[in-house]
Amino acid sequence: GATLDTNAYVDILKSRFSVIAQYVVKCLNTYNLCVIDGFLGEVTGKEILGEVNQLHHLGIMQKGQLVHSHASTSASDNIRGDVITWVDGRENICENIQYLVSCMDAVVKNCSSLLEGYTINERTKAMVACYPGNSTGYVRHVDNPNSDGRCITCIYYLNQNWDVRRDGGMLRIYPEDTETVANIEPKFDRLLFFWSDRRNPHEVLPALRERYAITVWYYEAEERARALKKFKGELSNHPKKQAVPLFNGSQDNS
Ligand SMILES: Cn1c(O)c(C(=O)NCC(=O)O)c(=O)c2ccccc21
Ligand SMILES: [Mn+2]
Repeated sequence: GATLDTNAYVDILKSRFSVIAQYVVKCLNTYNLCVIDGFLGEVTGKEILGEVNQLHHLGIMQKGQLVHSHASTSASDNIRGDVITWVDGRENICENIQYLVSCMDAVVKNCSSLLEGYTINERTKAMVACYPGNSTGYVRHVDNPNSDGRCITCIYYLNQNWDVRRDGGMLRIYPEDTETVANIEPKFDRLLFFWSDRRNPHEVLPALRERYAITVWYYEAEERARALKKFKGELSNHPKKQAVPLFNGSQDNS
């Protein structure tokens, strides 16, 4: 068939991201969350998984957080949970992670123009997380309980053939205004959006197999500005709290 020239290809991508954004905004406004399956396709998803595996096995991930060990306090008994590392995508082994983040940015940029009263032009770096599969999870929490500026949580899952009955690791969201619970399987090439504030308390159930995800938090400009004034310098130093501008559309994201 006819080979697409790059511009035509970029135009198709752009229109796809704007169609996805319309769906994301409708879901966020109705359910406080949105799931997009098959976001990048098998080939790109596998490339990203390869880079994340490399980060993990090159030991670039920080030590897993300590989860409460049982009665004994001896170091050997402490169980380590999720291991994380922060990437801004410009590291040399992260070009596919960078591509993923630029696609997330493209969708969120479109969402921002559709969300009345929200201006989203900054985000955190990407947090790459791995649960080791030793039945540790993540306690119930709200990502942004005190208006630190983060308004949308965006998570991309990388787990092929994940079966929650065997592997656990379900993300359980307790939407504030409904008693129905949302059970999200951390499926390969799945993209999840949800409001970062108190509307979405959530937990990761114990994972029995290595469970990878890449998370980006998007800042709302006004809330972020207020938070920076209120919390003074405290917010700006921690990598999670540093804000970076979204990739701009014209930048070569090939
Ligand atoms: C490793 N990990 C997390 O997995 C989630 C989280 O909510 N994950 C949801 C999920 O993976 O489905 C977090 O919110 C989180 C916050 C700070 C540091 C690490 C963190
Ligand atoms: Mn969370």
